[in-house]
Amino acid sequence: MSLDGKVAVVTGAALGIGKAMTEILLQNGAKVALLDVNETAGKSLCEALMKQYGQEKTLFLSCDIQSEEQTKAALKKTSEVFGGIDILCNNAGILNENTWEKTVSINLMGVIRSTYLALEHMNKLNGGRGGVIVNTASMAGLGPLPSCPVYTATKHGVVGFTRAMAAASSASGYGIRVNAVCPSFVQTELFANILDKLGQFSHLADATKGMVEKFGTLSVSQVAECLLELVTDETKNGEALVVTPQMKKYMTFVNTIQ
Ligand SMILES: NC(=O)C1=CN([C@@H]2O[C@H](COP(=O)(O)OP(=O)(O)OC[C@H]3O[C@@H](n4cnc5c(N)ncnc54)[C@H](O)[C@@H]3O)[C@@H](O)[C@H]2O)C=CC1
Ligand SMILES: CCCCCC(=O)CC\C=C/C=C/C=C/[C@@H](O)[C@@H](O)CCCC(=O)O
Repeated sequence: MSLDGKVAVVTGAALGIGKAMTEILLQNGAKVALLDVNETAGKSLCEALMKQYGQEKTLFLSCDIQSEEQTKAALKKTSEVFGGIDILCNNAGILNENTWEKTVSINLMGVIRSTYLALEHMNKLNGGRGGVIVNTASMAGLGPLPSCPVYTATKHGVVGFTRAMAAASSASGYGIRVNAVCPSFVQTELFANILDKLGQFSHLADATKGMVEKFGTLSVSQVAECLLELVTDETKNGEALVVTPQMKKYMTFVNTIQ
């Protein structure tokens, strides 16, 4: 799939992985709506990207994906300004075992909310153009991170939601592919601050550091390259693409109930 003329929405676009996703989408010809709760960082990035790619290519919308109203309004504005939505990157997320309800609210409920609201614009059965949704899960969506059980649960939920939505879309004729990218550790603000976010599991910080040493850390650009692959390869639907500094592979899921 060529990105020329396509319209993408990136949640959590202001920093980290979302910023890199935004940049690679713009580099490949897409228009991008940047959604983020951090207005200062979002507006600053959008202004810089407008200078680099043109005013007509980017739009920043202040949006907390925990809010149905804000998310609905941001997607509506994106469609009004750019003429539709072809790509949704559900990237916004936090890690904080101290505020685990908020972690669930953003990481899982926010992904579900953004997906369902975007379907109203993307679904071919609703007059949409179809397209692709990529959810930023994590390797913690495929196996446990003992120091952050709730974060792990949210990412497992994102992987399961991705696979089920992909199957539902295919069976229903929505014309929308749904995939997940599952990075190991990535050099971002979220990663830099994890030691303060482990709550009752802070005593497991050293074990987590050991896993960081084992898996290594990715750059945000490496994750953005995976996004581009999942967006442009139209054969990919229901996939979980795992990426570490050492390898990149599509997960094989075994249906144990057989
Ligand atoms: N950094 C890492 O090691 C890894 C991160 N991930 C996932 O990647 C995604 C992005 O994380 P990073 O770039 O590392 O974090 P980050 O903290 O650098 O950036 C996250 C962005 O999301 C925004 N955001 C947070 N809550 C929001 C909300 N309710 N509504 C809208 N925007 C919101 C923040 O303002 C920020 O701009 C997250 O889903 C995270 O779980 C996955 C694997 C590894
Ligand atoms: C605690 C920091 C989280 C930062 C945000 C992330 O999502 C990073 C996730 C990175 C790696 C997750 C690895 C999970 C590994 C488990 O699935 C399991 O394979 C580990 C087995 C034990 C080991 O290999 O050390």
